[in-house]
Amino acid sequence: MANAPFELKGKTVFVAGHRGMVGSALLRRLAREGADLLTISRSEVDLRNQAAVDAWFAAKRPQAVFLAAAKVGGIVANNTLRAEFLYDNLAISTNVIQASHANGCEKLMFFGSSCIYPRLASQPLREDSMLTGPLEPTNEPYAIAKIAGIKMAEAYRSQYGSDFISVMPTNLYGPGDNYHPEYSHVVAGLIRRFHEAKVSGAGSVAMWGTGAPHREFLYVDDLADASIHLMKTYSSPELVNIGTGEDITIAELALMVAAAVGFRGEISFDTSRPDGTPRKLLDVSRLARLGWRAQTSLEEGIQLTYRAYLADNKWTAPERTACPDKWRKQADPRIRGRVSPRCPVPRRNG
Ligand SMILES: NC(=O)C1=CN([C@@H]2O[C@H](COP(=O)(O)OP(=O)(O)OC[C@H]3O[C@@H](n4cnc5c(N)ncnc54)[C@H](OP(=O)(O)O)[C@@H]3O)[C@@H](O)[C@H]2O)C=CC1
Ligand SMILES: C[C@H]1O[C@H](OP(=O)(O)OP(=O)(O)OC[C@H]2O[C@@H](n3cnc4c(=O)[nH]c(N)nc43)[C@H](O)[C@@H]2O)[C@@H](O)[C@@H](O)C1=O
Repeated sequence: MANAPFELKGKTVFVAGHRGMVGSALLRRLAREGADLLTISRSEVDLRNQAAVDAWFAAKRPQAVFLAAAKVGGIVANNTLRAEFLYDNLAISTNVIQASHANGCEKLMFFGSSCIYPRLASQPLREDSMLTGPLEPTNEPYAIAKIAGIKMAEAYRSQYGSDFISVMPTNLYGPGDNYHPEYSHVVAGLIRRFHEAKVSGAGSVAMWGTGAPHREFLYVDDLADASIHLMKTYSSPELVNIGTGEDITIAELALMVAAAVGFRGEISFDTSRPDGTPRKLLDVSRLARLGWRAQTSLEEGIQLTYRAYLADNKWTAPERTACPDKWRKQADPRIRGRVSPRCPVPRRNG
């Protein structure tokens, strides 16, 4: 596995998806690197639009690209918006990887996900277990699109010698997460429900599934740090898992989140909701050999995330939580990109 130092200092670096949880953490971390940072909003360039992406790349010619733009969500979003998860993610990866190649990009990092590994692959999940068995059905469209992105990066490397690398983050959480009531990931979903129950005085909160699945969680600023480390030091077609190497059950996670939020009521389980894959723990030995390990404990990360949630007016404004569910879904800026004109409850900000 070759190591090739790649200097970010003085380079034009494009962070695709800079308004997202990962993209904004990358921007925070890249601020220390002395790079010339490039970003674009979706309203300027929709990354699914090949002509728009080609024109933007031809004009800006970034020297390095972090491809962190994607259609992302938790288990219910993945299982419901199956067409969007497949189409958007295939289109974004195809357009950005091809335009990077065509416009002389020196290095690109593609963000995959731990869900690309087979549902019942042996644990911890090694990088070479990709494509050795059936995928978890609830996220198959997303995983197929991510595998296509990985294979594109690999093919451009082998055919054209492009220095395109792929990393597989485990389940992430942290500032800038999506707190949508249905479409968020578990940490954000539980923070929101426990917080709203604490504020309203509700006696119990229902979690989804049985609470038995195991998951590994990485704080997003650690992910950003690992990504910059690998961008600067790693150059090889093999995937690199990024995680902590430790997992817990969802029931244990719920107790930790409830404690951080200060919710003291009952926790119940809504088993009509899916559990998803039974266990998803990454083998992080390759990452460790490459000289990186996670720094933020789960307890600390959850506290930092809850603090960021409280500070983020977008999710905690009273008008927002008063908005009935059926409108709230439509009004969600992360799903629709704008406030539905039909929502009867005004919001303070967008
Ligand atoms: N969150 C997690 O637990 C995990 C995430 N990952 C991967 O990390 C990467 C980042 O995820 P995360 O930050 O959590 O996701 P977010 O949903 O927080 O951010 C995604 C970003 O992509 C942008 N985007 C989506 N579609 C388009 C489009 N058509 N055109 C332009 N921009 C678009 C969004 O723009 P806008 O702000 O306008 O919506 C947003 O900035 C993804 O590749 C994801 O697959 C991997 C493993 C776990
Ligand atoms: C990052 C990853 O994210 C998704 O996979 P997932 O690991 O299943 O992620 P999740 O965070 O949604 O759920 C984790 C577990 O938690 C349980 N759970 C309990 N209560 C809530 C809850 O309130 N919300 C959510 N979302 N889950 C809950 C839930 O039933 C499940 O057992 C994929 O889309 C996949 O594509 C992907 O890449």
